[in-house]
Amino acid sequence: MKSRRQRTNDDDPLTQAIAPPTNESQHQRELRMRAEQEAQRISDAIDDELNRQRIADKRSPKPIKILLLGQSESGKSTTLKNFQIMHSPKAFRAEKAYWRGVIQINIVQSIHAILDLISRAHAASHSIITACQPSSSQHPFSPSAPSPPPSTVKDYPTITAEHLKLKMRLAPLFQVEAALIRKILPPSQLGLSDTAALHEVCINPNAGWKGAFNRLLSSAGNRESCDSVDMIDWADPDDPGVILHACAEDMKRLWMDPIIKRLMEAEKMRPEEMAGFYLDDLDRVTSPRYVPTDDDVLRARIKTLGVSEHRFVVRSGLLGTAMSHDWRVFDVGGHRSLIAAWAPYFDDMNAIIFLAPISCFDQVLQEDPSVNRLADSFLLWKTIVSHPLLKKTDLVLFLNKCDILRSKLESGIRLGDYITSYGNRPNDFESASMYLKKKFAALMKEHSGDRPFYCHFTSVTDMKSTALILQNVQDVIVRDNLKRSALMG
Ligand SMILES: Nc1nc2c(ncn2[C@@H]2O[C@H](COP(=O)(O)OP(=O)(O)OP(=O)(O)O)[C@@H](O)[C@H]2O)c(=O)[nH]1
Ligand SMILES: [Mg+2]
Repeated sequence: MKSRRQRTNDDDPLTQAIAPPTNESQHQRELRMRAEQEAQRISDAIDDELNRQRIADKRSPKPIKILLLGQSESGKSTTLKNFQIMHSPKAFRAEKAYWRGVIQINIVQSIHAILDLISRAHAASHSIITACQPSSSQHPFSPSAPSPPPSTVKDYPTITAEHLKLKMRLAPLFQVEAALIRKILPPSQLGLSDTAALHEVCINPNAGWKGAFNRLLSSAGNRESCDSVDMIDWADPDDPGVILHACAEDMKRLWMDPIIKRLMEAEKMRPEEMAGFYLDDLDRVTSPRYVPTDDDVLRARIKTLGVSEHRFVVRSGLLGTAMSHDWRVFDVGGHRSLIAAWAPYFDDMNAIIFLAPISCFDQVLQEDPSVNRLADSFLLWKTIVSHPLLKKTDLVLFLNKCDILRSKLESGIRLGDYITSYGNRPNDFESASMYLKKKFAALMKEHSGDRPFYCHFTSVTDMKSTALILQNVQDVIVRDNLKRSALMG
């Protein structure tokens, strides 16, 4: 009778599966033994390498960790792009084909927003005409003639047949939009958000979107190249750039049209202040062999859904020595529904760069139109400065989108109309920005005590000025990190 142990081994399907065949010849046995030895050698080498890495990780100094925080569209991912340009420019430029796709979506979405406005204006004027038209049985001047249109109907400039023809000629762009979104989004995200994505494209950085895009790039391209632009098949008739190029003149006509400009003014729609704006560069960005510049990539808009970690080697010239540090920069999504995902990252961060877009004083949150964007930034900042897990973390505040703030104030939009405490102070950039800086500083003092207030006025789409600011921020963080290690050591 078999023992219990023997029975288990003999019946075990794994043992059976890897057991040599019963009718194995001598030659086959030798081959199998050699293959097994080779597999064992490779496995041992991998174990050795992992051990070496584990020991090296223990010996090397701890990486410096930075978390980028702020509401949606505050400029977190754009700040990350600036880090990439400074510390891994080759990798940044290698992704240009993906950004070309994002920029093409951004262009189409700007046009889409203008065409939607035309439809609304046309429908509104149509409803006025219908409301004013007498019914066939009524005399136009009879006392019971319909009343004038309600005052709630907007006084839009007249949309002409020419505008409607333009709208029809631009219809192919919607197919391009859908095709581009399918190209950019990984299949796992498409099913979930197909309709939502058509309004705003989101990306989960952990969902392998660049891989998905890569698969769709021309197979005729040179895959060995490190620059993804080399993988674009410029002769591909299905490339979305072909339709964009074909529609370029009509897009320009739409954007330059004086009636449409008046319509946008009436609706307080200012596309040039919206994320992902390229309509002033249509000739260039729709040209047949368009490759985005670094500036174009900084202006591209795609919403972040998850959390992504990016590694850099940062050299700092502190204390006259050239030091290198391993940096980890974490980019998160700022949409309200994603804020709960921030806290697990608070522990163990050296610094937080908090972005407050101060130009947004006259805007509301997309996810909750009852909340003013600037008020939301104040609230988030208060939460961060008073968070118990962040007591020892360097907090660096970027008062961002200063370029937009300046142009808004210059165009006559008054800060005091939205922030009543600003009162009748001068409506210029210097006064407004200093006032807002003081408000953020006061919140920090009130909720976090005497703690260094590192604050910068930024326009992170401006590569040059951002490089100088980030250099300064890096030095401060490295210095504080050294101080902390000295205290602990
Ligand atoms: N003009 C201007 N545009 C900016 C500035 N900072 C960011 N942007 C643009 O604003 C848009 C949103 O920036 P992102 O960096 O994607 O914002 P985010 O904070 O990562 O947003 P989420 O991923 O939704 O949390 C992009 O199109 C940027 O190019 C700025 O200082 N000036
Ligand atoms: Mg982002």
